[in-house]
Amino acid sequence: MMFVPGCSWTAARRRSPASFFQPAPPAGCPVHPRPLPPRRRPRRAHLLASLHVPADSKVLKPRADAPLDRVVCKFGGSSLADAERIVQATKLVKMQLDSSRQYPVVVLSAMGSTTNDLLAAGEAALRDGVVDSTAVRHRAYDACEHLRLDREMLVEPLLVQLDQLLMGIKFIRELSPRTRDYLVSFGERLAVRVFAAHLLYNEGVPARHFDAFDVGFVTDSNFTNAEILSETYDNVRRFFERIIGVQTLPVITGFLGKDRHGHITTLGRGGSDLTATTLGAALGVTEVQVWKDVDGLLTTDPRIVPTAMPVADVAYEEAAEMAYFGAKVLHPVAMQPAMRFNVPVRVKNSYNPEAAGTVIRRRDAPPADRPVTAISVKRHIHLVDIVSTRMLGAHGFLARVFACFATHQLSVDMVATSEVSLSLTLDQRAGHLERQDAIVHDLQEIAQVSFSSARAIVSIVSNVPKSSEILARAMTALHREQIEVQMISQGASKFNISMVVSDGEAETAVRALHEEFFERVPPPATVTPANGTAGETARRRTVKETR
Ligand SMILES: Nc1ncnc2c1ncn2[C@@H]1O[C@H](COP(=O)(O)OP(=O)(O)O)[C@@H](O)[C@H]1O
Ligand SMILES: N[C@@H](CC(=O)OP(=O)(O)O)C(=O)O
Repeated sequence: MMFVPGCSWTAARRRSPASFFQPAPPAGCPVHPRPLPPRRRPRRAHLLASLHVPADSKVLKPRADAPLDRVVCKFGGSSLADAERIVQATKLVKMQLDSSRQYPVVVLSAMGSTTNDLLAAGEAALRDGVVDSTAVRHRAYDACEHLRLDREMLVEPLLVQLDQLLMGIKFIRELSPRTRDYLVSFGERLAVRVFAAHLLYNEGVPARHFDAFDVGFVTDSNFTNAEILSETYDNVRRFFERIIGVQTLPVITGFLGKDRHGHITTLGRGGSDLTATTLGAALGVTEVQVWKDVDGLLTTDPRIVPTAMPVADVAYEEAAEMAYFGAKVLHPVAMQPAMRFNVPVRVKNSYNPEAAGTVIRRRDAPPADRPVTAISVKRHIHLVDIVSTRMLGAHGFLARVFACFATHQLSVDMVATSEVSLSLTLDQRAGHLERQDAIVHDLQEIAQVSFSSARAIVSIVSNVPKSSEILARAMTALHREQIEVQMISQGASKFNISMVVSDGEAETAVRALHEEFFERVPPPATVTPANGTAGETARRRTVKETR
């Protein structure tokens, strides 16, 4: 029996291999060496336990004529908030199966705010000596109860391990980045188990959960923000050829990997998007779908401008700039694998699947119809002004400055230079403040350094061939609101014009720019009006008014 999209799943369910119940096999291993029976079978397992297991079920060979087009479907925390959302997400996966000839590969984040709850539990254990996993436990139990799944078998073993870890943090009084990664990994690991079990037991889809590190995700040891190593691509391809084939619908943890020493790592907050695009690139899928709680990439953060509109078509570079410069909707590095292997990424709304969403893809020419794609904002930035105390033209000044920031492992976002001075921005992450004195000290021989906090970077992700027009309109809009621009930079990528403003004015700046570029109909440039006066023709009308 082959796993073919569009077929009836009843048959698949009847003959579900027993291996669906077992923990994921380690990477590179065709089957789990010694399959362990679960501690307790799920309620429906007695039905399945007596079923015939095909003799060849351990070697999953794709049928020669079976189509091997795959599509990655990634669901973020907001699409998995509770049992109802999980049901909706599994429906979307089934729809994909029924309506196309593409095999879904599901990637999941943790349910709702589980990652934050885990981090809070770790802090409570460390600071107050309190071991309390209630929030995580309740969410997992609730999901199992509503989906009629056996929580003892599915989630309890992980929750017991979680409590043991919290106990360890309490007594050892240590919560290093490595322990933090192990701690938050429980979120994604719980989610895939519940989701796959629901697909298997309630929907009859032969789904099986996998932890990303068992599928082949290897990273460096930069805990909490690890980088995926290139061998991951081959590992993943091999794993899919040997283990997944076309009989299994894989449900894989986002966000996680393991370093070469076997320690669990994470890819940075929001990193499941990167897992999805890496899988998409490794497998050469037709599309990576990223399911969120908004109708696509919007013209700006909807929490600042509730009327922000979805953008239909975005270039990889634009999406990357948006993410890097604050749009929380995508992981900043997630576009890299998609861009490299030219895999389109579609951002869709799991609460409103009919909406077309946003397609992110390679685009050679800028769209003629819009000068600006989106406005993003990155809050809580430090502005650093560095004025050379040496003679004009002293060589090696910039090199010394950047070497100093590299030594202190500070990553610079924006830079603007003149002959004798340099301004740059740093995000206000933990640790930056402590390093200020060291930087002032290290550079004192060649420069005066001053730090200003509470700044924000407002970025116009744009069609830069029209940058003069964009800048003129942006400055006029900000001037109208009496917002002072403290630094400005047009990135080398030419997809972004960024400005530093005071953090307190950031939202007003975003609203002003959004209104200028998305809510106003621009006055016609030089046309003499046939009817009425030039003033009337040029009168600004909002899009809302004209709808
Ligand atoms: N330009 C933008 N377009 C769309 N969403 C944005 C944008 N900027 C910020 N957001 C926020 O990103 C959220 C979705 O990202 P996230 O919460 O990480 O999704 P998930 O957890 O489902 O992966 C939206 O709810 C929205 O509030
Ligand atoms: N759960 C992780 C990873 C992730 O990607 O989450 P989301 O897709 O919900 O942004 C986090 O909260 O950071």
